Amino acid sequence: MKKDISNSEDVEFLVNQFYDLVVNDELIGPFFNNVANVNWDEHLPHMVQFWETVLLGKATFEGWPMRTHLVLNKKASLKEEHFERWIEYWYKVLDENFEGPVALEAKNRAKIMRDLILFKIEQQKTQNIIQ
Ligand code: HEM
Repeated sequence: MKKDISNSEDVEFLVNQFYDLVVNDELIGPFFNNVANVNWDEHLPHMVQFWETVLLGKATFEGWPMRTHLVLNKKASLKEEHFERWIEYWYKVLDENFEGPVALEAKNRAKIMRDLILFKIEQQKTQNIIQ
């Protein structure tokens, strides 16, 4: 039986495995490598902070994820297929390594975020807003 996500080391492992897949993916890797020019030394710890805030109640994350993706979408159109690929990798790494209520919550929260961002992207088209 696999363990559930229960501490910052688990989240760090999850995030590192996940972005290893993302960065090498032909469809979504370019958003990180070419469009946003992500500094991975900063982005990875930042994402660990996000997920430990969401999943472990740590409150270490400071950021504005909705705005970040809307700004990104202005530079290169973010589509449903990009989110599907993102979710596919997220599920893959979760399923291969963890099981339990927190791992399930990680899946659900990603899907909620996907739906919210896609909704805002649609709104952005008609209202020409960033956030
Ligand atoms: C649906 C699930 C997703 C979740 C939960 C998620 C979560 C996040 C979070 C929390 C951040 C940090 C935001 C901040 O600092 O305020 C971020 C940044 C980023 N996300 Fe996402 N994201 C998702 C989907 C995607 C997709 C589909 C793409 C592109 C294909 C993407 C590309 C990026 C990039 C490039 C950044 C960094 C931007 C920068 O540093 O300038 N994300 N994401």
